[in-house]
Amino acid sequence: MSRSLRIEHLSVSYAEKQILQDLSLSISRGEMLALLGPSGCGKSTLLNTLCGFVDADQGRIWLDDEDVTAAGAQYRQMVQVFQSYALWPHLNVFQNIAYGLKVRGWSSNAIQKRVSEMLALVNLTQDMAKMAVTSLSGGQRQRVALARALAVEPSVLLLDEPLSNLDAKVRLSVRHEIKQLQRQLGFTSVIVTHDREEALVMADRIAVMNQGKIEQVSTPEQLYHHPCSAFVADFMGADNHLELNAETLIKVLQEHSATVLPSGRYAVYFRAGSAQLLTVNQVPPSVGMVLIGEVNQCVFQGESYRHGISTQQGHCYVDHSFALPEGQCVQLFVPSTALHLFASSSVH
Ligand SMILES: Nc1ncnc2c1ncn2[C@@H]1O[C@H](COP(=O)(O)OP(=O)(O)OP(=O)(O)O)[C@@H](O)[C@H]1O
Repeated sequence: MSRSLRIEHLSVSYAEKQILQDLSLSISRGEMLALLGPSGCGKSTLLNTLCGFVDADQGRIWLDDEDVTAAGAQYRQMVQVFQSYALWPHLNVFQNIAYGLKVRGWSSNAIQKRVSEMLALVNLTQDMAKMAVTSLSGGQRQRVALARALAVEPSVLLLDEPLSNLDAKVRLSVRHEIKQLQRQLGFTSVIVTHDREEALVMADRIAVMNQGKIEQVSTPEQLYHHPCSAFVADFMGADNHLELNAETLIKVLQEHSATVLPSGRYAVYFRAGSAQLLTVNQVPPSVGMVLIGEVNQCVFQGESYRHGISTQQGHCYVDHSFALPEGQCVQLFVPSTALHLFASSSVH
């Protein structure tokens, strides 16, 4: 049965190397939380510590109001789904899904019924039960792995990059299927991913990790529009980054948005898709940052054309609905709502 999960001041190290540092996080019952962060920041270590494969040096792990920090993996009833599926190659689909139920001593009739329900749940036909898992496609194997995990009604489902081995098209459909299942069944889950779009689509909240710590945990919308640090802005895909001193920044910001800025350097982040290209004399539609520049590159990317713009303050990319010729002078405008500004001391 799904339970809530609370992590308090968790620290984990391998030998002398500290991996997780004083990490705290709460996940409500029925919530899906994505752990997003660069390679090596400790995402898998956190999952392994939660399910009891790795010991914590310090801190507490709670399932509802029960402290399970010292409890064995079997007692916690968290189940992991791996990138590599981790199916038993010598067992068929039915036997794989039934595995955990058998271990828990279910009767063969109950197992039969449960496996049949699980096959339907993950969109596999009943005749697939007898197939060897080695004869299945990647998407089908991951569905079997998911069915095997959900069959035992885990307290928390831990998904470690479950879609990474699937091709792009299958990945898109399976991510929606998992989200739909999670809404339908209301299971608590933590999903590890490198892919920010996947995190945005699937998660109720996203925790961005950096070097063993949580940088920000918020809803997808909040994280996307209001990153709390340069690291998060960069990681959430703000394509453009300029380093400006306060004096230059005040000059390029229009007067309404130019509040008093303490001196020093600032990191300015914005997305190519939220900036606009205006003709040199055009009045900007709202308050924001205006840079004067020249088009030095234009590439077609489907929905729009991405333009490389060289400005005195640095090189930027801006998406525009039609192609502008190289050499054209333009105003690059970014509405203040789409600008993310950080004092450079917060830049990693
Ligand atoms: N069993 C282990 N023994 C020693 N060091 C380990 C072990 N497992 C992981 N590490 C180290 O711990 C750090 C965090 O690894 P972890 O796999 O948790 O990161 P991650 O964020 O999941 O990375 P990735 O996205 O590449 O899977 C890395 O420096 C890794 O080399």
